[in-house]
Amino acid sequence: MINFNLGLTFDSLKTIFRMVLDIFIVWMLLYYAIKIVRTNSRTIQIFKGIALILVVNGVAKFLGLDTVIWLSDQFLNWGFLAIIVVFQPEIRSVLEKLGKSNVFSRISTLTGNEKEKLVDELVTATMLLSRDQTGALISLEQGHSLTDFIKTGTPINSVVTAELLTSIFVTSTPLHDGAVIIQGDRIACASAYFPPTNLDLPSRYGARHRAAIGISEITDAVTIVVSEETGAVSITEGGKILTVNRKQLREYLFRVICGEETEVRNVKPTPQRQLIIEKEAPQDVPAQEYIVEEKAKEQPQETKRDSKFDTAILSKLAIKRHAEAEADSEETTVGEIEIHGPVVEEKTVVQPTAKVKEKKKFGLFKSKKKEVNPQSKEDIEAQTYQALDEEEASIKLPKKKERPAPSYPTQEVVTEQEFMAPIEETIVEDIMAPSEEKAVVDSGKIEEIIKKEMDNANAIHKSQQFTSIKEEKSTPYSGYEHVRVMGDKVPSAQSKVVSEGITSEMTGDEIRKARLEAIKSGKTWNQAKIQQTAPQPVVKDSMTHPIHETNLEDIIKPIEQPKKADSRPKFAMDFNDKSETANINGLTGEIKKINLAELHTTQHKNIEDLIQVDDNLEDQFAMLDTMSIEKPKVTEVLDIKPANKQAGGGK
Ligand SMILES: Nc1ncnc2c1ncn2[C@@H]1O[C@H](COP(=O)(O)OP(=O)(O)OP(=O)(O)O)[C@@H](O)[C@H]1O
Repeated sequence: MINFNLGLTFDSLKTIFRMVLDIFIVWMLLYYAIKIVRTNSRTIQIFKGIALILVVNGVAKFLGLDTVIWLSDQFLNWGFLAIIVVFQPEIRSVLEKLGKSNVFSRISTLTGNEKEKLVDELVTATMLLSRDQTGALISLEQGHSLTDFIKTGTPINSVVTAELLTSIFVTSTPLHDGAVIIQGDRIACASAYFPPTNLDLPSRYGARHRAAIGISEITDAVTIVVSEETGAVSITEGGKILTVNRKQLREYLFRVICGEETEVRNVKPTPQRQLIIEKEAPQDVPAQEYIVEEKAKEQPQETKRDSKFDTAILSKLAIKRHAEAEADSEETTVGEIEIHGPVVEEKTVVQPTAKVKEKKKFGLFKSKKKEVNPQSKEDIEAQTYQALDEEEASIKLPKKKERPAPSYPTQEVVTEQEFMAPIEETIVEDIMAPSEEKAVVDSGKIEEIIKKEMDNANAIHKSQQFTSIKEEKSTPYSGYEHVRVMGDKVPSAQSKVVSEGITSEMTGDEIRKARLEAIKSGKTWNQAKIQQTAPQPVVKDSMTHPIHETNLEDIIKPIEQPKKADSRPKFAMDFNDKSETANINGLTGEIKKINLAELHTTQHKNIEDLIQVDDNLEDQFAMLDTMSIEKPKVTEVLDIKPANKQAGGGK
C-alpha cells in the first residue's frame, strides 16, 4: 500500500516536471521569438502577414469558404519552411548566442563593492584618457563570452585599475593598439582585435569606432571608446553608439554592471556617494545649461552652505565653463546607429568622491581647500575655477611619447657645380652617404690619389708611350680589348702600362675612386687632369653620369680567369664577338664588339683614352666601398674603348 502510494507520488512528480519543462521550453522559444520580432522591423512585417493568414483562415472556416480554407492551409502548412528560410540569419545568430552565452556573466559574480569599484575605476580611467586625448577601446564582457577575441590579444589577467588602464593606452607602449577586454573585475587582455562593422558611418568614425560597433553587433558586450582625435567618450552596445559625458558614463556603467536595483544602491550609501547619486540622478530637463543657470541663481540665496553644497556648485559651474567648448553635441542618426545628444556637459574632474579618489590614487591628494563662505556669485566662480585648475593640474597621465616628426634631408646650399650633378646621383648620395668620419678620410685619400694620378697622366701624355701600344695592338689579336681595372690589384697587363708612367702601387680601386671623384666634382677624368696644368671652365654637360644611367657603349664582360695575362701584350685581347649581358651582383653591363679598325684609327693620348670604364658600374662599386659593403670578389673585365669616346672628350 505504501509502495503504491509512493509510486503515484513519483509518477505525478514526473508529470509535473514534464509539464514545467514543456512550458519552460515553449516560454523560452516565445521569448526569443518575440525578442527577434521586436528588434527587427522586417520580422514585424512578416509576423503581421502570418497573423493575417491566420485570421483569413479562421474567417474562411467560419464562413465555410472551402477554396480559401485550402489555400490558407497550404500557406500555414508550408509556412514554417518559409519562415526558416527567411529567418535563417536570425535563427543562426540566436543559436550562436545560445551556444556562447554564460548562464552567469562574470560581472554578476562580483559583490556590490567590487562592482562599485569597477565602475569607479572605469570612469576614472576613461575620463583621464579622454582629457588627455588618448585613444582607447575597452570592452566589458557580459553574458556572451569574449574568449574568442581575448585570444587575439595579449593576456593580462589583472584587476582593473585606472592606473593600469591608462598606462595600457599610452601610445608609446606596445599594448596600446587594439582593445582591452574586461571579464568581471579583471583585465583579461589588451591589444585584442574586433571585427569592424560594415555600416556606412560618418567619416569622423574611424577604425576604432568601427571596431567598437562591430563587437557590439555580434556580442552583448558593452564597449567604451575614447577618441584620440577629440577625446570624446562613446559607448557601444547592441550595434548602437552613444556619446556620453562623465555622468552618463557612470550611469550607464552602473546600469550594466550593477543592474537596475543594485546591491550598491541597496546598501546605505556613504554621504559622499549619496551626493553623487543625487547629483547624477537623471534630470527631466534636457538642457543641462538651463539647469546650471537655474540652480546657480538659486544657490547664492542659500544662507547656509556646507562642503557638499560647494562641491555641487563646483560641478555645475564646471558644466557652464565647458559648455561653450563642447558645441558639437547634437543628436544625429546614422543608419541604424543612434548618436544621442546633446551631450550633457559636465567636466570630468568635478565629482567629489571621484576627485578625492583620483588624487589619492595618483598620490596627489592635498589638504582640503579652504572652506569659505562666498559672498557673491563671482566669488564662488573664482573659487571654483581656481579649484578646478588646481585639480586639473594635479592629475597627470603617464607622458605621451612624443612622436618624432618625419625627417627629411636638410636642404643644403647647392653650389653651381653640385647643381650640375644629375638629380639621381645626388639623391643616391644623400641616402647612401657613409659616416662623415669615413668620408673625410676617403676624400683626403682620393685627393691625394687624384693629384698623383694627374701628375702621372701628364707624364704619360708627354712621353707618347702609346705609340708603341698601338703597334702592339696590331698583333693577330682582334675583336675586343679588355683590361682588368676592377680588381684589388692592377692586373699584369695594366701593370705594364702603369710601369710606363703610373706608380705601381696604384690599384684598380684607387684609379676607380679617383675617376669617381673627378666625375663627382663635375669634370671628366681628362678634364681633371687638364685642369692640373691649365684650369678649364667647368663644362656643364660633362657631368653625364647619373648612377642609373646605362651607357650601352660601356662594356662589361663576365668574370673569367686571366689567360696567361703576363705573357699577353699590354692589353689583353678577347675574341668574343658576340654581344651578351653580364650580371654581377645586380650590376649589369653589355659586352659590345669594338671594331679593331676603329681602334687603330683613333689617337690615344693617354691611358684614359684607352680604358673605358663603365662609369655606372664604377660609381656603384665605389659606393659599395664607401659603405663598407663587400663588393663582388671577382675581377671584372672591361673593354677598352678607342680614344674618341664621348665622355673622355679625347680625340
Ligand atoms: N579592428 C580593431 N580592433 C581593435 N582595435 C582597433 C581596430 N581597428 C582599429 N583599432 C584601434 O584603433 C586605432 C586606430 O584608430 P583610428 O584613428 O582609425 O580610429 P578612430 O575611430 O578615427 O578614432 P580616433 O578618434 O581615436 O582617431 C588603432 O591604432 C587601434 O588601436
